Amino acid sequence: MNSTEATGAGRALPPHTFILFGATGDLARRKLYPALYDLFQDKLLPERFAVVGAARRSYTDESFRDELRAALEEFGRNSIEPELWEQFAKHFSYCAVDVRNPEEFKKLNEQVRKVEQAFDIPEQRVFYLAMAPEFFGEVALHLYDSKLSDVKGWRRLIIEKPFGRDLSSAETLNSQLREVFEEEEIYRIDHYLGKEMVQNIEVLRFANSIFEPVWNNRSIANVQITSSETVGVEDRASYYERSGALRDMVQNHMLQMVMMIAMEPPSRLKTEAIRDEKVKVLRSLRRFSENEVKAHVVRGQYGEGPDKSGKTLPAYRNEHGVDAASNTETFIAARLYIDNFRWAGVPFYIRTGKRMSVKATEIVIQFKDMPRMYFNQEGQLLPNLLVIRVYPEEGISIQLNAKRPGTDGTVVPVAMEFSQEPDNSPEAYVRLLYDGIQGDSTFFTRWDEVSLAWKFVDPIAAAFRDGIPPLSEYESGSFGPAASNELVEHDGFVWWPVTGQSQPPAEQAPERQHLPGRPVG
Ligand SMILES: NC(=O)C1=CN([C@@H]2O[C@H](COP(=O)(O)OP(=O)(O)OC[C@H]3O[C@@H](n4cnc5c(N)ncnc54)[C@H](OP(=O)(O)O)[C@@H]3O)[C@@H](O)[C@H]2O)C=CC1
Ligand SMILES: O=C1O[C@H](COP(=O)(O)O)[C@@H](O)[C@H](O)[C@H]1O
Repeated sequence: MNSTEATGAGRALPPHTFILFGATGDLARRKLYPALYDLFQDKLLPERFAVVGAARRSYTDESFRDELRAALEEFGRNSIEPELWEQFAKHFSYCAVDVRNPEEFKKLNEQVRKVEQAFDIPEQRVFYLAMAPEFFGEVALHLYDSKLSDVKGWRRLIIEKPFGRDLSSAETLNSQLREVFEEEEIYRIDHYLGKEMVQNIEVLRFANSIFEPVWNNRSIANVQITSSETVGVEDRASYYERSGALRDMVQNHMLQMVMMIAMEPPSRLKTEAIRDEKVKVLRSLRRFSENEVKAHVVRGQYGEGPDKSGKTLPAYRNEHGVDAASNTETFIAARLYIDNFRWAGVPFYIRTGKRMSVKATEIVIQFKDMPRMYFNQEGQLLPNLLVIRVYPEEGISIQLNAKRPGTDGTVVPVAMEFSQEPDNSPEAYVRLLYDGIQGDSTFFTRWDEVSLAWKFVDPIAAAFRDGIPPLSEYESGSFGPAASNELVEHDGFVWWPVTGQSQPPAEQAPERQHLPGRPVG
């Protein structure tokens, strides 16, 4: 693959030192090193750059580079070219730091200055916190005290999710960070915003004149956003037990996709103008009382179920590290309302869960039915759908109705299909690192987005604590509890099948044909 083409970015990044806290962790190995290597291979990293890895483990520069290489071999998308590897690896060094010990930041400061001299890098520093959020505030403080954050050039702080576990903890964390960094210097990662098709929503909507006239409650019947996973909790029980699907997926990724679909056209395609419009969506998002949570939210937890080979997968409550009486939700479906002029009355259905039958992220926009006077085929006339496939097979399809060739006058659904070339999109982290290092925060989360998202989520979390709505068990390998279907069917709709793959024309997909559109009346 020619990944420069794929990254879609042409300009090399400015000289900088990338100080990576959590350099020995899973995220660094799985995502960040492969992304840095892709950028290097694409000649998007400048000559004058250095990465200083920081964590407690006692690595030498050499053994750190060995780990780096192993991570690239295991998780990288591209094969490692020996010559390129030599050039890449020499930019990496390691400093053993326990972030709870302020003294150790002095050592890190010396190391950073040393590499800045060696590579002739101006004081332009990116601090990336790939470690547990409980450390974020402390790290910021020690960066200040040690003068590491005191630079003549620019500095940026990139932080991972989760950003707090409710509004109050998020506010505390934000004020800790803001004691050292300006809002413009803080880059809060939501990796869904780095996904090609999520970024493409903006282009689809604002570069095509056919959509804007119908992008509203006069033409759209409902919006369905699904992010389903096949994996269970894996080895993250200690985090997930306190988080659940609501905090893990809804507060961030699902709401980000809602915002991208629902936002008004920004005054300019500039960072703050785009973020302003996204924030307005959250301001219009209806906040639920406990009774409304009961009516609009479904929560589930996976039970046992067969895997592909027929072996029984354990129920969530039997997973390692999970409380045997846990009430943590591993699935959520909800009916959201955006109470503004454009969207009043249009339900936005979202659902996300672990241990479901497919790994897929899809957005389906269902248009309103035509009057049935011409082609009333006893409920067989399907609605027009716009399907945005975010994962795995990135693409867009539009479902239309057309005449079946011949004389019987039958109307059949057909799909117009655009598929992104496989493997031609950069990993979300490649794009996000590129944007973050160059100081483009469009696809990062601004503080007011985070705080409004928590204001929406907190009352739902409170209702969950009161046992509202009841937690429904669903079988591993299914598509969530029956209550999720009932939520949508109550309004006369169905969840459209989600596969994450380009669909054959609907004519050849009979399971789609018997699905009703919105019933008349
Ligand atoms: N893993 C993933 O795919 C994803 C992770 N995230 C987020 O990224 C962050 C990191 O996650 P992940 O990499 O999985 O976590 P890991 O537990 O794998 O890594 C944690 C890192 O922090 C270091 N660390 C722990 N304590 C200290 C300390 N006192 N001083 C210095 N370093 C310390 C560890 O190194 P050492 O033990 O050597 O000190 C290790 O490098 C979290 O916020 C997580 O939510 C977000 C999305 C996906
Ligand atoms: O942030 C998270 O996202 C992943 C799902 O991301 P995807 O890119 O694979 O769709 C999820 O598994 C994880 O629990 C959550 O923390």
